[in-house]
Amino acid sequence: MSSEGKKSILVAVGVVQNAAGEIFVCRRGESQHQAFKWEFPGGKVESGETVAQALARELEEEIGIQVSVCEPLMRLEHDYGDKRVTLDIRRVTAFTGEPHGREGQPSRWVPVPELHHYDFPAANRPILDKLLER
Ligand SMILES: Nc1nc2c([nH]c(=O)n2[C@H]2C[C@H](O)[C@@H](COP(=O)(O)OP(=O)(O)OP(=O)(O)O)O2)c(=O)[nH]1
Ligand SMILES: [Mg+2]
Repeated sequence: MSSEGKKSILVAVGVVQNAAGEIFVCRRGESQHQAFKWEFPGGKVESGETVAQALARELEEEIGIQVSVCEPLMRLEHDYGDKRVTLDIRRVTAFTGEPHGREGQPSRWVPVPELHHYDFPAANRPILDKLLER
């Protein structure tokens, strides 16, 4: 069934980078949309929240870090057919805490040139292109 006319879900996504330039990625669980794909941590923006607030909350919940500095990287829309998402992607350049899969999800630091070895959701293609061009 087409999701045409359906409202897009706004998602705050964090590209968390360490001093070595590696990026922290997690694997989605079996019961989640886009199951088993690798992702940048983040989640839905709740009503009354700004994207920055949602990002801070999601990164605390999912990977146990506190965001100190983030900057917009890009915003994109994608239609999965069953679901339409708007991803607001922020680069997180300063944070406290050590990222880990706080919900038991597999997670790891990956050097940027190796990101393309990971199976990300289709919506992520432009994000990878952008990261790889730097
Ligand atoms: N976090 C994240 N979500 C992504 C990425 N790429 C992508 O298409 N998505 C999609 C998958 C989901 O449909 C949606 C994110 O929702 P989510 O499932 O993470 O939301 P949430 O953390 O609030 O979790 P939940 O409680 O609903 O499981 O955005 C990505 O790189 N990171
Ligand atoms: Mg999430």
